[in-house]
Amino acid sequence: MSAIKVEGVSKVFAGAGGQSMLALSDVSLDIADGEFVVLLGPSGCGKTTLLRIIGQLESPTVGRVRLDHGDRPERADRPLGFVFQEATLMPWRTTGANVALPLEMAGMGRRERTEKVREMLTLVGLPEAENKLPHQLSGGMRQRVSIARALAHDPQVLLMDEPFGALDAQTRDMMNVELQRIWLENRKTVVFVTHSVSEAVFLADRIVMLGTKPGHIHSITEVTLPRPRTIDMTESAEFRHLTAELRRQIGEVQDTEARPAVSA
Ligand SMILES: Nc1ncnc2c1ncn2[C@@H]1O[C@H](COP(=O)(O)OP(=O)(O)OP(=O)(O)O)[C@@H](O)[C@H]1O
Repeated sequence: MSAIKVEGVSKVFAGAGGQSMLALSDVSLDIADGEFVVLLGPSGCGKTTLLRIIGQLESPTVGRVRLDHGDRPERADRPLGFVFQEATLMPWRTTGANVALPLEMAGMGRRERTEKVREMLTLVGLPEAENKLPHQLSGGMRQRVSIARALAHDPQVLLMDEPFGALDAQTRDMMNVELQRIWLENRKTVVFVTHSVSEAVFLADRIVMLGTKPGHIHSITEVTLPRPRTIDMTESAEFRHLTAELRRQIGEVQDTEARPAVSA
């Protein structure tokens, strides 16, 4: 069953001086329920724009996105969870109170909320952090809290825009392992934007490579490495082969001549 259907999406932005700019051209993509899809590609190819359109933070100029709730119509009320590069936690609220915020806004009662917050903090490996303030946590811990907050209301789809882009390499590796574990435990549909080829191969079921000028789908690569994947596996021949091929493709799309703009 597909959870997300992107159908013929194009996006035109109004640029400086009244000129319009075609950021995405005719993008169609089916994402299966429970699938982990990574959007990869050079800077400016439209990864964030596509993610924001899937997340209904931006509307397409042409085309549409459909979220399919399948046999769980209750999901229509809470379809999406977001994690961005910055954790965007409220500095004056404790970790627990940050995770509880969307639940409070949804009108969940105090006892149920407390239980849910503990469950989520345990899921992300931070059961001890409930009463800490964000500034008392490391960058990686803050991102775990923002993942807990995004998952607290049990969204159907988790949208992640370079969530580990601001972390050091070692913490990032650890967070990739953690995210995989969390995903294997609750099997949300995930759409994840990154610049990092190795992060993409480590996490993805499928990697959607976007090309530039204008943004379009260049290729889709299935990653069949067994799960759970480990950091050791990044040294394997298959992992290296895949990352080399994807890096070659990024070079290819960067070199592509500008195609004529399509009128939308
Ligand atoms: N709100 C906006 N108004 C005008 N142009 C925009 C807007 N948002 C994005 N763009 C342009 O659309 C194109 C795609 O941007 P987008 O941020 O989606 O790319 P990206 O692949 O995520 O880039 P990066 O990897 O550098 O974050 C870029 O040329 C960008 O300048």
